[in-house]
Amino acid sequence: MTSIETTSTESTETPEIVRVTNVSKRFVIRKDNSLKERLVAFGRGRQHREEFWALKDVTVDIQAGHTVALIGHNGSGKSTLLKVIGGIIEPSSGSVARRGRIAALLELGAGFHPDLTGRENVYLNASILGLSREETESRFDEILSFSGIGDFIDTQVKFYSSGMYVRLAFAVAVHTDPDLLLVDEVLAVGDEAFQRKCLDKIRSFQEEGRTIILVTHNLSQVTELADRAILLNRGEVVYDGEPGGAVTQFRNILEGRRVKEAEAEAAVQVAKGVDPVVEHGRVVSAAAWAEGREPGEPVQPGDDLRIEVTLEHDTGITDWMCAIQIDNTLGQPVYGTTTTRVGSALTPLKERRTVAFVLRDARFGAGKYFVNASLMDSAGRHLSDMPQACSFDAPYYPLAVGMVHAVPEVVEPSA
Ligand SMILES: Nc1ncnc2c1ncn2[C@@H]1O[C@H](COP(=O)(O)OP(=O)(O)OP(=O)(O)O)[C@@H](O)[C@H]1O
Repeated sequence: MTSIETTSTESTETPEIVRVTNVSKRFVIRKDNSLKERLVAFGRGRQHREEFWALKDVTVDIQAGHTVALIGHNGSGKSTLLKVIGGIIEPSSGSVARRGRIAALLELGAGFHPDLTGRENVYLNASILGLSREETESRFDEILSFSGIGDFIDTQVKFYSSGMYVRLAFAVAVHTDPDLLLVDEVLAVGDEAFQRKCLDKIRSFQEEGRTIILVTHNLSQVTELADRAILLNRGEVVYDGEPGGAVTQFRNILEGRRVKEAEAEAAVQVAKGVDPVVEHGRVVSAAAWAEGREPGEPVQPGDDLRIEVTLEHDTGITDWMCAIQIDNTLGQPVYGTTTTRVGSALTPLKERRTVAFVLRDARFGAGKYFVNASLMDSAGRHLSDMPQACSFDAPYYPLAVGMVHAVPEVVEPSA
């Protein structure tokens, strides 16, 4: 059983709107075997079914007025938990209690009938969410204008693009006066302008004291929007509390998985008889840490970041350089340099040795960063690259977001 880290973010007086107690959810998966296996099994009543626990003993209480993000890698159980909270699926064991009016935006198109027009679906959907015909009528213009789908409102929704679907579904959901809004990743299919509009609406919901639970893979959204984050890993809650901490822990889990996957890929290459090292030279390893701190400790703004790259060359090379590039979690390069740029005079590389870069006064924005290391010849040809050779974390900073750390202030404009 994985240990659960819990940090309390809410005042004890706020009433609970959702109480999930010891919930587990089992799915039965039918395994598609080969035709031969299926024929052999046929008639003997043997079924190729496997049990799968999408949620394992999940206990979560959510207080009214909070915005909670559910995060975790693909298949960790986020959508299942959201559906259990919304009452769309029943847990296999445990209980769920909820209060107030719920509006849920779960799967794309759920709640819409494909053969009905947008207009008809608005009335149908709103009535499912608890609005009378008169209430829907009085809000219809607002719903239509929020959705921005214009004349398409009288087209059957089966002809809608996925973005149009989400626009209308979100517009209906937020105009039904919900106490609890459940939002799955669907918002990501809307264009940027609509996503901004949705985020603004979510913010006004927050100001009105409504409760929001959202599933997202956008980790900057987690720290920007939510006041609590729940991290799921293989159906279990492994962190429940402050969003910055949840994101850091999640990135560590992702990094662990990446390393395992890279090792498995390398093993396949070796089994195939492919020698991954084509050249005589190679990057052996790299490490990054803040000087004066322990390796693995977050790199604080203003620290001197030390990056050591170990390289080797079997036959010896006279003109060579070592390059480092730092990427964010989206793979965007944020920093790069080489020993040549720095003007470092290097003696020939023969056998193994370590090059140490120190980035003085480093100021990275909150998040995880990966260091790619390369061994290059004097012509700039890459002899060996080690992508994501090591990583480091910059700590959560409540006053700002982004890849750069700077202390913000709001001052009086100069006259
Ligand atoms: N109806 C179902 N029948 C069988 N298995 C299911 C069903 N719904 C979900 N699962 C399985 O349960 C696990 C958790 O799925 P879930 O959709 O909750 O994950 P998730 O964290 O939301 O993933 P993603 O980030 O990919 O959306 C997955 O392995 C999925 O295959």
